[in-house]
Amino acid sequence: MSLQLNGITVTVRDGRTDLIIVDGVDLAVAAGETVALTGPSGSGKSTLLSVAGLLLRPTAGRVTVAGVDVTDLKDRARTRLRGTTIGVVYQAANLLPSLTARQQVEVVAHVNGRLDRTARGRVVELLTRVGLEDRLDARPGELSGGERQRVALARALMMEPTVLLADEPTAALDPARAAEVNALLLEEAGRWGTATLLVTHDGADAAGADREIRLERPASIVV
Ligand SMILES: Nc1ncnc2c1ncn2[C@@H]1O[C@H](COP(=O)(O)OP(=O)(O)OP(=O)(O)O)[C@@H](O)[C@H]1O
Repeated sequence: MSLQLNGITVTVRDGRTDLIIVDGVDLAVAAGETVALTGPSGSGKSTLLSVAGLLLRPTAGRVTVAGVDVTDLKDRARTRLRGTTIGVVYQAANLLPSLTARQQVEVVAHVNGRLDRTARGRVVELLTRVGLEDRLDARPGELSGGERQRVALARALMMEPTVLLADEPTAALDPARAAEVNALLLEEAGRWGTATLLVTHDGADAAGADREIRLERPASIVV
């Protein structure tokens, strides 16, 4: 399994008590597989994604990425691993306003690897795959919402991530654009053999995934 979460529990301090916001969740995503993570508002989807993305340490449970248990890695090792094996796409594209589409993706290689000829070639290949070959030198202000999300997708796939985490990546788009970007995400992730965990409220997006895992709201048990 490319991504494995075992018995993940997250509690947060609320005044003098601890609230359980994720309660013993098990989840596994294989290479090339897409799993839709659904559930009511507040059921812990984004929190679980932060755990999978190594941004949040769970209170209990283990996280395994590409067969390696990363639960107890030190912060520096987690940051390095995040840059090279985990791609993320959020609801907002979070692009840097002054950089062109090409530069947005090149930055990833620059920070996490090496921006050599091969990397530059891959940037153009990825942006072509997402249909932006004519917009390589456009800045975010010159791109539509859908186009910005495509740049974000290309950026997330730049390091050939083992795991792609997407948190409602199409929520800010109109239905036609949303369907288009979502289809592209599933197609590209499948093509690169990436294990994809997709948080979505959209039944159509969930239906396009290989499997759906639905979280129920924990009973906010006080510890
Ligand atoms: N740091 C925190 N402190 C206190 N409560 C938190 C914290 N982070 C999250 N929560 C609570 O935990 C619950 C789960 O939040 P989370 O954002 O993971 O849910 P979600 O399923 O992604 O919701 P949505 O679909 O609305 O985005 C929510 O009730 C939220 O208010």
